[in-house]
Amino acid sequence: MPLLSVRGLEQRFGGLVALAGIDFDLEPAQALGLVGPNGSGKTTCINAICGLNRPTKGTVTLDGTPITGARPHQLARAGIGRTFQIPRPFRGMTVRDNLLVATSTRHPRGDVDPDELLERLGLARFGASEAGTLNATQQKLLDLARALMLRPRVLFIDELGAGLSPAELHSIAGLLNEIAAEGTSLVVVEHLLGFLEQVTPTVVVLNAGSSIFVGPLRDALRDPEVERVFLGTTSAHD
Ligand SMILES: Nc1ncnc2c1ncn2[C@@H]1O[C@H](COP(=O)(O)OP(=O)(O)OP(=O)(O)O)[C@@H](O)[C@H]1O
Repeated sequence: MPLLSVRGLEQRFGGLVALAGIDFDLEPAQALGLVGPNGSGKTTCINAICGLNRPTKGTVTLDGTPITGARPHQLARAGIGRTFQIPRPFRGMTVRDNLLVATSTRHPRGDVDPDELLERLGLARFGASEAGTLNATQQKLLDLARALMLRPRVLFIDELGAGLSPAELHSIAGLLNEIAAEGTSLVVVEHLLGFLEQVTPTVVVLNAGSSIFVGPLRDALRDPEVERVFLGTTSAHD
């Protein structure tokens, strides 16, 4: 049985079908990329699974238990974590306190040492600084640290790569590989395919709320439909 199973996930906003029935499975410690052009439904998919929006149809199961439509705090306890495209830390609180508020109640998979985590993410020297003083990259790392405080079983990462230097991307790809190797499954929403390739060989490609390809990233890049959607070119099949 897969760790996470998503079937027929649909999200409507009034007349707009933002997700038209998405299916994918995720195994323990597997990393999966979620890619697609702007507005294709990637963040909506994360929001529907992580409890920010209640999906209109479909099911999500974690280890066989239905979690569809559960609230974010229930999902966090169950082991679903996420980061945000635009992190919103508690800016007036210290970086370390931002981690502590992420775990205000003891949770079932055991506590994480905030100082070890800050060290691991290269934020240790900012522990006593106000989070609002961090630059954009550091705020993304803090957001990742906050998610990791909850020892997620599945971690959704929404566009971590944007704005990072090649060296930062390489270092974060290494960190994500370590996190997956330790047993956390990852769903990585990303526009930077070179970065994504360092994290996972497998992608789901979305277009206009539908999944148009599931498989190896290398094959996706050669797929005429994917090429048409990304580059606006006409494929031989049109
Ligand atoms: N809360 C909402 N209310 C109405 N429409 C929404 C809402 N959230 C998303 N949408 C719409 O759903 C569609 C999918 O948006 P979404 O943000 O999921 O795309 P995305 O693939 O994550 O795009 P990007 O790469 O630009 O982040 C878009 O047309 C968007 O305008």
